[in-house]
Amino acid sequence: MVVPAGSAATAAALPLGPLAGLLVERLSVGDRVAASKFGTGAPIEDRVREEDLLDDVREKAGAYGLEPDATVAFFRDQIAASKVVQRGLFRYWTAHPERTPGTRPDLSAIRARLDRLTTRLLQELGATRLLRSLPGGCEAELLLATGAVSAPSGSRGLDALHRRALETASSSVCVTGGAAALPAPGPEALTHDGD
Ligand SMILES: C=C(O[C@@H]1C=C(C(=O)O)C=C[C@H]1O)C(=O)O
Repeated sequence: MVVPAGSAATAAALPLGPLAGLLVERLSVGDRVAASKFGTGAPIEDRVREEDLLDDVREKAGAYGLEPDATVAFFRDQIAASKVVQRGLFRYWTAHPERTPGTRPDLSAIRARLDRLTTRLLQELGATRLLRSLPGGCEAELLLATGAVSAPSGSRGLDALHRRALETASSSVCVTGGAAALPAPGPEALTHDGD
């Protein structure tokens, strides 16, 4: 299948376009996180911050019509994707010190921005939950949306590092089989031996 190259404008018109746009926005905040930590000795990974974020989304999921475990899995991917970006940039800046950003952004301001993005992501996950549980349909829409937001012609053309991170960030957007998004079957759905 050939997925046509798109653009940020095309992405906005696709059902999963706004969600894909938020994934890319969060990845670009990862660049700022990396710039705030690089050369300071601060570790890329902060497990306490991660667990706080995951506890928070687990608690809030229901209010957005979302299944808690699937929501935690989605945000785990966002965290993993941010670390892909940060590790890639650390390697790049170590090899090319002249490319190191000239200013060091403030990590607490960046984290406040990430917290606002969490709310927008929860809203968008809630708004797309039925589509995301459509077997086959979700994967096709996701390909179109991620293709559109990564297209080099778009305003958000992504480099190889960010495209790889976007794959990580997208891996549990589709809730395959619908099991995690739909109510569990009632007893009448169970088959009994000997019936
Ligand atoms: C973004 C940061 O770096 C890592 C990634 C996180 C995230 O994506 O939310 C959280 C904690 C860190 O493990 C951070 O330290 O805030």
